[in-house]
Amino acid sequence: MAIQLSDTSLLRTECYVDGKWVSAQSGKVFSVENPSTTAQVAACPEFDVADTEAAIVVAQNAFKTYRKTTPRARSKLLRRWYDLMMENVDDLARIITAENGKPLADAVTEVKYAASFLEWFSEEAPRIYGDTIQASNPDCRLVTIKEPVGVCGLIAPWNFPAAMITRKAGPALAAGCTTVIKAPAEAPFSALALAELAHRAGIPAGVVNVITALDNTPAVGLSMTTHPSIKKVSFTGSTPVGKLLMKQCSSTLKKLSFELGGNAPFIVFEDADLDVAVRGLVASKFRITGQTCVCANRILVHRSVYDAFIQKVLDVVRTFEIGDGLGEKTTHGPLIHGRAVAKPLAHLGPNFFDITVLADMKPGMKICTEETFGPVAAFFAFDTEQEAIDLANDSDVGLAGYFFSKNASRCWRVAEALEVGMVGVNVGAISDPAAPFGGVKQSGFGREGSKYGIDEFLTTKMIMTGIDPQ
Ligand SMILES: NC(=O)c1ccc[n+]([C@@H]2O[C@H](COP(=O)([O-])OP(=O)(O)OC[C@H]3O[C@@H](n4cnc5c(N)ncnc54)[C@H](O)[C@@H]3O)[C@@H](O)[C@H]2O)c1
Ligand SMILES: N[C@@H](CC=O)C(=O)O
Repeated sequence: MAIQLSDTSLLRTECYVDGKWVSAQSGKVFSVENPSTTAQVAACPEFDVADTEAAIVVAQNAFKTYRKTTPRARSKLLRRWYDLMMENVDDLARIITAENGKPLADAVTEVKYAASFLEWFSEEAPRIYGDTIQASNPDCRLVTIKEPVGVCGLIAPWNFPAAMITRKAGPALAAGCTTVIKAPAEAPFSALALAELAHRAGIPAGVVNVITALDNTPAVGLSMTTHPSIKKVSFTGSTPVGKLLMKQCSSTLKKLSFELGGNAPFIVFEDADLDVAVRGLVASKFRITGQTCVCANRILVHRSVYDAFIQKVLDVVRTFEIGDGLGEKTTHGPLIHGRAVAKPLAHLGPNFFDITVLADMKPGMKICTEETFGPVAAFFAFDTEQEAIDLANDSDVGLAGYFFSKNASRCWRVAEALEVGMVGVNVGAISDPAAPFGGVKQSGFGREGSKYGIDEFLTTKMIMTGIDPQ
C-alpha cells in the first residue's frame, strides 16, 4: 500500500452510496498521484451521470426518514463521527499528506480542525429555534419553525480535503438533511475515509453518500446542480467554477452557499508590532504552501517600516524546508499538481519558482488583481491609512483581510472599511469552527461554521393560526 496506516481499512477505493461501497457502473477508475513523489496513491471510481443520479435518488429516499430523527439523535451521530475522527487522527493525516502533499504536522492540524466541525454541529443540532411573532391580525397567532432544506449537493476542493467536507456535512446532517458529496478528484481518499467513519458511527445508509470523478466532473457537477431532488448546493472552490455552478443551479432555483476565491490584503501599519505581524504573515501567506483561500495575497506595508518588515520576513522564510510532506524537517510541501504551479509561474515569469518574496509591486500587476494560490509573497508600499484601504478594496473579490496596528481607533476604522467577509486584526490565522467563514463580492455568499452555518441548510416555515375570538 502506498500509505502506511495502522488501520488499512480506512483507505477506501470505492464510492460510498446507500451505506455500501460501490464502483462506477462503467467499471472506470482514475488514478490519484502523491504530489510529492508523483507515485500513485490508489485509484478510485470515475462516476458518471447515471451513477450520480442513483446516489441522488438514494439520498432523496433517506431524507424521508432522516428528516424525522430527533435533533438529539442527530447530535449523537455527529458526536460519534467526531470521536472516531479523533481516534484515527494519525491515519487520516497520513491519507491527507499522501494525496495533498501538506506536511504531516499540518495534516494532523487539519484532521483536528475538520473534526471540530462535527463536534460543533453536534452541539448546534439541538439548538435550532423558530420564533413567535405578533401577527397583525389580532385573531391570528404566528410562529416560525425551521425545517431541513432537503438533499444537499456538497462540492469540495482539495486544499483541505477533510475539513472542507466536514464544514459542509456537519451542519447538513445536524439540520436533518441528507447529502451527496463530490470529493475532490485530486484528493478523494480523505472524503472516502470520512465515509468509512460515518458508517462506523452508525449514520444511516443514504444520509452520507460520497462520489468521485475526474474527467466526468463537469457532467457530474451538471447533474448535481440541475437534478430537481437536490435542494441545496454548497460549493467551495474557484470563482469561475462557482459562477458556472450558480448558472446551472438557476434552472431549479436551489438554495446556495458559495465559498469562492480570495485575494486577501494584509496591511502592516507603521504602529504595528512588527514581530507579531511577521508571525501573522507566515501563518496566513505560507499555510499549505500558499494554497488556502484566505492566504495573504497583497502585502501592503507602510513605507516607514517597509524595509525592516521585509527583512524580518526574509529571516523567517529562509528557515523553511520545502519537501515531501513525510520528511521530518519539511515545513512546506509541494503544490498540488503541475497546473497549480503554472499560476505562480505566470505571475512571476518562466523558470522561477520557490518560496518567493517580491518587493515593490505596483497596483495593476497580475499578482495584485488575481489570487496566486502559491508561496509568493508580494509587497506593496503605502503612505496613508486611506491609501492602504483603497488598495485593499481594489478587488472584485472579498474573502479575508488582515491588518496589524496597535491603535484601537484605527483597528475599528479599518476593520469596518475593509470590503471582505472576514477580518484578522493583529492575527494571521482566523480559521475557527466558532467563526462564520465566508466572503462578499465575488468571493461568494453564505457562511460556514459558527451558529450561522446551520441556517444554510434550513428553511423557515411560517405557521399562521386563526383563532375564534368568541
Ligand atoms: N472560500 C473558501 O472557503 C475556499 C476554500 C478553498 C478553496 N477556495 C478556492 O478554490 C480555488 C482552488 O481550488 P480549485 O482550483 O480546485 O478550484 P476549482 O473551482 O477548480 O475546484 C473546486 C472543486 O470543484 C470541482 N469542480 C470543478 N469544476 C466543476 C464542475 N464543473 N462541476 C462540479 N464540480 C466541479 C473540482 O473537482 C473540485 O473538487 C481557489 O480559488 C480558492 O480560493 C475557496
Ligand atoms: N483555509 C480555509 C479554507 C480555504 O482554503 C480554512 O481555513 O478553513
